[in-house]
Amino acid sequence: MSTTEGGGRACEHSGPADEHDRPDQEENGGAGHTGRAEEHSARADGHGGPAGAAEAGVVEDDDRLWSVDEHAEDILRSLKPLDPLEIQILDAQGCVLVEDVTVATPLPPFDNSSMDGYAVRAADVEGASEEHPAVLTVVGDVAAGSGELPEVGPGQCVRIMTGAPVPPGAEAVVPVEWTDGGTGSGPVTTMPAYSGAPEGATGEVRVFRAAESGAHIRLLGSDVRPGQLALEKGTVLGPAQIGLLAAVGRSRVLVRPRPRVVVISTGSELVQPGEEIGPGRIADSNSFTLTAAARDAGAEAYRVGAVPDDAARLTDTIEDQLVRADLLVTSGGVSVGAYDVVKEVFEQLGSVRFRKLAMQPGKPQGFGRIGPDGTPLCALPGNPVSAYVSFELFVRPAIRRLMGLEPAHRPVVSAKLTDGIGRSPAGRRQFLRGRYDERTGEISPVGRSGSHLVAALARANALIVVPEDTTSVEAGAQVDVVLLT
Ligand SMILES: Nc1nc2c(c(=O)[nH]1)N[C@H]1C(S)=C(S)[C@@H](COP(=O)(O)OP(=O)(O)OC[C@H]3O[C@@H](n4cnc5c(N)ncnc54)[C@H](O)[C@@H]3O)O[C@H]1N2
Ligand code: MOO
Repeated sequence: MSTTEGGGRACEHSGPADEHDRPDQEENGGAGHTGRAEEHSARADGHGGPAGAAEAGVVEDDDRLWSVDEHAEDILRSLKPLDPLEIQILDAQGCVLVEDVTVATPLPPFDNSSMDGYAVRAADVEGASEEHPAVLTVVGDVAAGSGELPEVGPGQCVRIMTGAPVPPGAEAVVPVEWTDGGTGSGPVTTMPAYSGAPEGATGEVRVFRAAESGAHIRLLGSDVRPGQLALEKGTVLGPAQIGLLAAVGRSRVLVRPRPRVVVISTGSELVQPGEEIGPGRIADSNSFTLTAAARDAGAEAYRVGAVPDDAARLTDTIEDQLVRADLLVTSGGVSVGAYDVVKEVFEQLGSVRFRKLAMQPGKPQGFGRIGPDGTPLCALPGNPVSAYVSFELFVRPAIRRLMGLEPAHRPVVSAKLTDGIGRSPAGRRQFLRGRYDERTGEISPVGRSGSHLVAALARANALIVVPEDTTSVEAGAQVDVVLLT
């Protein structure tokens, strides 16, 4: 079972992510900090859906319970892949190619040696053996990158290195191990360095084995020829594909770019990691989890950090960040608390639907569009496990959809449960943390179901799915498991 999909790392545009720990401070600039302002304009309508300002003041609380699948579908349906962008090939790792790449120049670009040895005429080494070696005059040296090539005449040879052009007159290469390397004795195992023994490029060499015409020669165009298709549109670019692009001379390529995802956590109780934790305060972990998760999903993610429950500051922060966002992700403030300013702010900035899902954790969710370009926004619950599980189920697929990557969802496998699950809420799909053993196909629950249990979350590599109509599961039963790695 494959456990990975996509997951390429940040591209050169991201550099060190701008981390704005204090969003109200001066350095909390928008796109100006990313150095991507011009690129942004090229992507102005790339928000994965109808462009234009989101209609303000239509935040809706949907009263009925939504299923996990309905909510996920609703998000995916409203997003389309970002417009293509031509970017540097290394930045395109993990991205989907949107052009057919055809070969302009042949590969290899010239006939070259596949071995360190001697370029010879086949007739000169015919019948050669240890008892009756062919004795040839070495008329020069050809290193990889050599421009000037000595001619190989009858009875002559040229010492040649792997990757060096085959000189005119030569028809085959004999590896140095088939020769005396010019030493006058038996077969050698290596070639002396030119710097220490320049005489190796001249004199005589004894060849102990015959070589047929074409032996150890990589012919021009034997890999790909001009006009051939090197990479097909739709290919996901990994290391080998990026290498091929470089080999055929492409420095830039047209792909669906990584979505720029801005992560903002909300809550007046939040402090930065390392800051003193005063009474009632807690370190902001969500913005780190979600930024890392967004990068893991293939996005170019910017962590803005924590914004207090203050409508004006949240509005300022979001308006400031919108310019560099293809997708906004917030955590916190989506429940029913008296200090939850998130809904109030989104009401001013756009159209976001808040709804309750038949799931645990992750019951309260928001999704919609805000700002002048109708930037998509996922408003996740603040409980750390809820935020992460919500990300995996809803935001990761959204990022993959924006990148044109399919399938959008994590792989689900069936696994044997090692320990029973005593109680699961009726009518809600529960996602419990677990450790999946690929070798045995077993899944073991990790920690309990509390939405605040981040230590157990960090030990898990999978989510155990307990369906809506199931309230307990016995040990040994087969369960669906969402693989997180
Ligand atoms: N009366 C009700 N109360 C709650 C309900 C409900 O239906 N009725 N739902 C509960 C569920 S379920 C969840 S999930 C939470 C969601 O609450 P919010 O999205 O409004 O999140 P907060 O209240 O801001 O925070 C909840 C919890 O998580 C901690 N938190 C928040 N942000 C972070 C962060 N960045 N890093 C670390 N920890 C964070 C926060 O301190 C709270 O402990 O509502 C329930 N309540
Ligand atoms: O749904 Mo909340 O996310 O259970 O903790």
